[in-house]
Amino acid sequence: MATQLLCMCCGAQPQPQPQAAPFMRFPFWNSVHPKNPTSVVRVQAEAADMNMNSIPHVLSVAGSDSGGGAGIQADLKTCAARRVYCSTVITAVTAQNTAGVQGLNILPEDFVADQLHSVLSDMHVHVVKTGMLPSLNIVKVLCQTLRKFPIKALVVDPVMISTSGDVLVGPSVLAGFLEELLPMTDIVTPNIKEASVLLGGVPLKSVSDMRTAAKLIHDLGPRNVLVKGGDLPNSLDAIDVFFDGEEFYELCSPRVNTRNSHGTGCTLASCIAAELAKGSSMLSAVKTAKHFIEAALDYSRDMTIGNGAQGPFDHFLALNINQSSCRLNRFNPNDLLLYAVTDSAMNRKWGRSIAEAVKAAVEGGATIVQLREKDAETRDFLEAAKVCLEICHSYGVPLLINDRIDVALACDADGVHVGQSDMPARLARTLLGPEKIIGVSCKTPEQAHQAWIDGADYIGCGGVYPTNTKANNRTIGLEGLKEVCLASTLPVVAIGGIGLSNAREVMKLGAPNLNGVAVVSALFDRECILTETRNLHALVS
Ligand SMILES: Nc1ncnc2c1ncn2[C@@H]1O[C@H](COP(=O)(O)OP(=O)(O)O)[C@@H](O)[C@H]1O
Ligand SMILES: Cc1ncc(COP(=O)(O)O)c(N)n1
Ligand SMILES: [Mg+2]
Repeated sequence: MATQLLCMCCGAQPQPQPQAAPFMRFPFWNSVHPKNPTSVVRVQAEAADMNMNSIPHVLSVAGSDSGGGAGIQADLKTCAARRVYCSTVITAVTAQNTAGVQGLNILPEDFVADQLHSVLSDMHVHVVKTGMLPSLNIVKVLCQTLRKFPIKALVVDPVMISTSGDVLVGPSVLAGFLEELLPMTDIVTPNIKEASVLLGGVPLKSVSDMRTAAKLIHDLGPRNVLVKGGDLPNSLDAIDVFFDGEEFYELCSPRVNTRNSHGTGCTLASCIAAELAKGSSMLSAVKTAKHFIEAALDYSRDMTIGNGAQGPFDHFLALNINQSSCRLNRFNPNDLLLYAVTDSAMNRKWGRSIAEAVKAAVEGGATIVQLREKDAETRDFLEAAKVCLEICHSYGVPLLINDRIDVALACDADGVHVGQSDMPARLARTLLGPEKIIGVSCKTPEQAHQAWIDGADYIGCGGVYPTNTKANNRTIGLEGLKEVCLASTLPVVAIGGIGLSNAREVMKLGAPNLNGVAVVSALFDRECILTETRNLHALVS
């Protein structure tokens, strides 16, 4: 069995990784685990999920944390931050703060059953995520109910002991985990103490122990195991071990030096659940969740809430970075529908000025324009940009500048579009302020996630088809586009070799977050830009 090392801090992709198929075709739909021959009614969920209007929905079955850092409260915040709907079934109410757990009240299992039934009989839940399951009868009631309702996936965070060291779930529940719950679980996410309890008390002291534990826990029935190393002593990095039954992956991120790590386990599991609900593959969901934790801890490292040893952290980092609540010209994702990108060489070839080309495109129905002038003199570019801005604004169309933040600032354009090797989006946001539009070119779910963290407004994803417009540009195809769309929190515009012959095929992909197509040659390397834009507009509308 091979191990894949994934560095979460620099995003390096050390080895070609076997990309798991998108979630709806993820092996567990069909796979039969030796301990789990029938379990949850999943296949019906696939058909139900074809309804594109259904909002990704996670049901959190967990305890309440009065301090708001962990449990149900963390799950609600995580799902909201990941833009997924979250319903809740409360299993226990804790009196808890940053110093620890002062009191615990377990709800009667009948009332847990009532809550489960209320939600599952009415709403289309995609993924169930469990946290604190404080009694054997509650575990049993949960398993019985899950057998009746189709869901896509079951994420189990086997909460037992809080970070503060308080026991939240007693040993009597273990039998329910081993006999019923784990065999129907798609991913279980124990920390090192919980992994040890699940395995009868063997202590875990190293990453190598975590790997052994992941394999042994997999033998208990869950299809995937993530052993979390947040509490691994003497480790400079926060290393989690993921095992899918075949491969081990070590997910490694720098350990953030902060007291604010209360609720990391709950957040990680509900972020995995949220990404699965959106349709991510399991590995991709786990990687996104790990990134999310790292970014949130880093962002909140100096926050002070409460006087105890373990503080909560801020799940809405992106909102704050974007300051989107106070943005004046909020970006409208519908503007991405027909995105025209100019090209100086094409304009030269057809003997047109940039302004003439842009005017024809907006008259024809382009909904946003990007000036991509790689070889123009700065002063000429600036003058042309000012003229184009007037033209675009007279049609109510936003104008973005490719790469050149200085030019965008100088002409007060609506924003910029940056590539992976241009100015980082986070710096562009700092330079441009909260009101400007920022787009980032992305080829992978990881890049899309980073763009969101950095405060971008949309991503451009491609090359979808081979293109001559950009040298050495890897083609990712419709499959690659779909994978990024599924993982993206931001709206997406597809780019690369798109024109009249294939634009409909791209839009028909129906991928979530896909808002339009970006076009270069199919508009600007043509005799009549106006006609081509009109025809393409008719095709994508
Ligand atoms: N200080 C930290 N810096 C970065 N990541 C952390 C830190 N503490 C925990 N994590 C990460 O948070 C997630 C939850 O881990 P852990 O704290 O071990 O679980 P639990 O909260 O259930 O005890 C894991 O992905 C872990 O690697
Ligand atoms: C209600 C509830 N659920 C779960 C946890 C675990 O969270 P953590 O391990 O971060 O303390 C908790 N403290 N309280
Ligand atoms: Mg923790």
